[in-house]
Amino acid sequence: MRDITKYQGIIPAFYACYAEDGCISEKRTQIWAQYLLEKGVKGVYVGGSSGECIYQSVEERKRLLEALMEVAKGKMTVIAHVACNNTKDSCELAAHAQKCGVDAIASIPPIYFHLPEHSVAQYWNDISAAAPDTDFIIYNIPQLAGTALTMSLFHEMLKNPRVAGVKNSSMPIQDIQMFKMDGGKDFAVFNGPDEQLVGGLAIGADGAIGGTYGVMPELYLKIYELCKNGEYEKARPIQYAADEIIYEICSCRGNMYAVIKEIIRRREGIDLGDVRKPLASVDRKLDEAKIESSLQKIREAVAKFS
Ligand SMILES: CC(=O)N[C@@H]([C@@H](O)[C@H](O)[C@H](O)CO)[C@@H](O)CC(=O)C(=O)O
Repeated sequence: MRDITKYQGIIPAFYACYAEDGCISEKRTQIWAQYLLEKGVKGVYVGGSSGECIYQSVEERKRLLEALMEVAKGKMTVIAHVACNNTKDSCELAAHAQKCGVDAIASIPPIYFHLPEHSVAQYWNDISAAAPDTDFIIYNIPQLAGTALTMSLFHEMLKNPRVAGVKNSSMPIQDIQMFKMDGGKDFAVFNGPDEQLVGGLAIGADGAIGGTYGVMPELYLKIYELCKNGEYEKARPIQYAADEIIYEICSCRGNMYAVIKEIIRRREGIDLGDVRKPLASVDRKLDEAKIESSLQKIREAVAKFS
């Protein structure tokens, strides 16, 4: 039996940390990892959507993971997303992640070409084979990847004993139940949409990985604690508060991650740099009121609920 306790909890999707010149910043990566560690999160999900992985080179992603591991190794669960949209580079990152000592690697399906399921399975199994002593987590995010984790593809992947879980970012909460039912007792399913954390946990998610956890970790940690105690009624208003903030952040002209980084800068005095183009930076005029309003809402919600 696999021990999945390391996956049970709140796992922020780690933001890409850049220096002023837009290059990867190891120093800021470590400051951010230390901050999350001190907040008490279960782990971090590195190099995913929030990590802006598709805008980074293989070398940059390696450097970022190495810097993070200096802080996180042995102290929190590290899941490294290694997909690169071609098998060779993904395998290189998978092998590197295993060498760094991560708890698991994860991968989206190949994007752009809509490949048949046998090709997607081959891609994932090749990546997994490059990290033979490491758990493999399937990242199901059909609205961005363009390919969904169907049950037939899921069953094919379950033949690989290293497949330990699904990070489920599809919108139907029912998908979590389907993967839980067929994945078995020692199989971890992570809730993906932050707006549905309470629902995802209620239907059986073991843990949760989210792009907005970093900007208001206290709220999600509280939701997780309450839900695990069966106190869903108490968790619901916190979810509503978080959702209102997410909607506001997402309605800015700047990209969600740019806005989040700006809020973190103001709330915690931690500078994670900007986002990479083509993601839009914060619009200093148009976004200002919403940024201040979201910041205020976060402060109030944290004071009220945590
Ligand atoms: C479609 C999407 O980006 N989903 C996000 C959510 O956390 C999302 O940002 C959040 O629910 C706000 O909409 C995550 O599932 C992505 C994620 O965790 C990651 O890899 O960074």
